[in-house]
Amino acid sequence: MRIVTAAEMRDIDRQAIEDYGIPGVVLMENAGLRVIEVIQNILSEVKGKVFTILVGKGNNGGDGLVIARHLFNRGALVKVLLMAEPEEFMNDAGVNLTIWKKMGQPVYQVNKENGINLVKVALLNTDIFIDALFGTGFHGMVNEKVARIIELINASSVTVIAVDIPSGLEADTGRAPGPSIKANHTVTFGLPKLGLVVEPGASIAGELHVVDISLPKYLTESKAIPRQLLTKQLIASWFKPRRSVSHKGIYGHVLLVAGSRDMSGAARMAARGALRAGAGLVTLAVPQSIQPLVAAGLEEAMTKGLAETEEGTLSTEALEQILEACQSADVLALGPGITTHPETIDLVRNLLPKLTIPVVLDADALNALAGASHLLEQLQTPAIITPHPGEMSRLLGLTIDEVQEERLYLTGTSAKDWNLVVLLKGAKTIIGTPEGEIYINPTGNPGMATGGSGDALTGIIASLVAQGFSPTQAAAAGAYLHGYAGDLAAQELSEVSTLASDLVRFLPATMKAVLTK
Ligand SMILES: NC(=O)C1=CN([C@@H]2O[C@H](COP(=O)(O)OP(=O)(O)OC[C@H]3O[C@@H](n4cnc5c(N)ncnc54)[C@H](O)[C@@H]3O)[C@@H](O)[C@H]2O)[C@H](O)CC1
Ligand SMILES: [K+]
Repeated sequence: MRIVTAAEMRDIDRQAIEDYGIPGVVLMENAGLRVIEVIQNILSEVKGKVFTILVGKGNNGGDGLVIARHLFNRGALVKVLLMAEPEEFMNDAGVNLTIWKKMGQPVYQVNKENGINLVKVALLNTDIFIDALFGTGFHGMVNEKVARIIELINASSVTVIAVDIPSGLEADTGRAPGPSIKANHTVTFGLPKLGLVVEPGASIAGELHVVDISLPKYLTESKAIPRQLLTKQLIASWFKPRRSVSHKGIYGHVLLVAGSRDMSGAARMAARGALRAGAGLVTLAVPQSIQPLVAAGLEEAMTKGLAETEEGTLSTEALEQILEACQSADVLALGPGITTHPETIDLVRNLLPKLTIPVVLDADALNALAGASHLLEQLQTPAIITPHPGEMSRLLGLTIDEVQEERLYLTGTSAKDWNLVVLLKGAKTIIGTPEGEIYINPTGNPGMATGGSGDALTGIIASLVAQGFSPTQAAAAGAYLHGYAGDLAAQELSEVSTLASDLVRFLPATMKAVLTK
């Protein structure tokens, strides 16, 4: 599903009206009716319930007036709070205000002196509050009065449904420069707006419902929109059914170079992720002294011991061994638990220019490139890097806050600059491609912020590359499946108690859920 900016949405809206001849008032009617459907799913019965609708003078307010009419027709008690003078309502919003008035229904003007008190009173007796104040036309910051109203709504315990986007939130950035309505649900029209799928906007929006308002699919599916939200359908479409006459060679061979004396678990976690994600063969190569340790309990993987330093980390002498092992592998995953021992850093830096198979770089393999990100550009093979914000900050020479502030931009430009797939972890993982596409992953939860979680992801992604996924597909599907497994694990075990090994344990159920229609 494509993700749009406010300008892209406006353009789609304009083309639907001008090029396809769908009247704007029809789109508005559809939008309002879809919100009614969502409300009915939440409440099951609308009749007799009390709704307060905060209505702005733009088209978002127009949607609110359509919603008011249909709720009223279904027997609800509806209070409409206008944030502007009735004369200010133009075009489609004006049409819907006129209809509402002709139905003999009152409006309460909260733009006046007593506005705050009107809102306070309304909140005392409301089952659902509908925010139709600002939509994609909002920019800048709300004024003081609106800010107070928003704070009142947020402080009350009423269920809030935002129309298209919570008022006060910027549609393009997901940031709220001032106060913003905190919604329980957001019903957004046609396509998700960028600000609803990245943080903090995604949390501010609550549960997101993307609804069809009859925009022609030629517009909503346009490849000119370079951003996509990962969906179950998209991920499932990348998996080919397994052939009935199969052998392990078809599903690829992952070579994992990972681990050190103090971090043997990282290597095992990555290997388990690779196995459960379906690779035909997995070879786990580790510093030789820990080979017996990692091999125990990892029956399905092959292991290989590599030359090591006195501290039990990979030494520069492991270079030839790794290159030799690469000859029978389809993909190399490098980094989990390898440490930033100076010799290990040398090994990583010397190895990268010599690689001839696709590579997934994570963790300390990325830390080894702090201040040397030019080595990424010099890679001769397709590559995926999976930094968390800290690793990304070291690669770019920025602070973590600077990275987090510009997650989308930095993921996109880095992928182009380094000519590889960048997967930036964090709440709403972002994947950028060398071709300039962006994918945003909706799955996952804070329970996944636990040691070893990233190692499992590295294994999963490498496994998908081995099975023939393109680097972009492998990174995107890896992020989605990993997050989905985390969500299943958290459902059963709680976010607090979820461990990285649980993510791997829930991968089979994830595969079943995602690959079953
Ligand atoms: N996308 C579609 O296909 C459809 C969208 N609909 C709805 O229309 C809104 C967008 O409507 P628009 O009239 O462009 O803008 P808004 O209603 O969001 O409101 C803008 C309104 O507010 C004023 N304003 C902007 N910033 C501020 C501020 N900081 N402080 C105060 N006032 C501000 C601005 O001047 C305007 O007057 C979209 O979100 C959908 O809900 C259609 O109804 C269906 C088709
Ligand atoms: K809104």
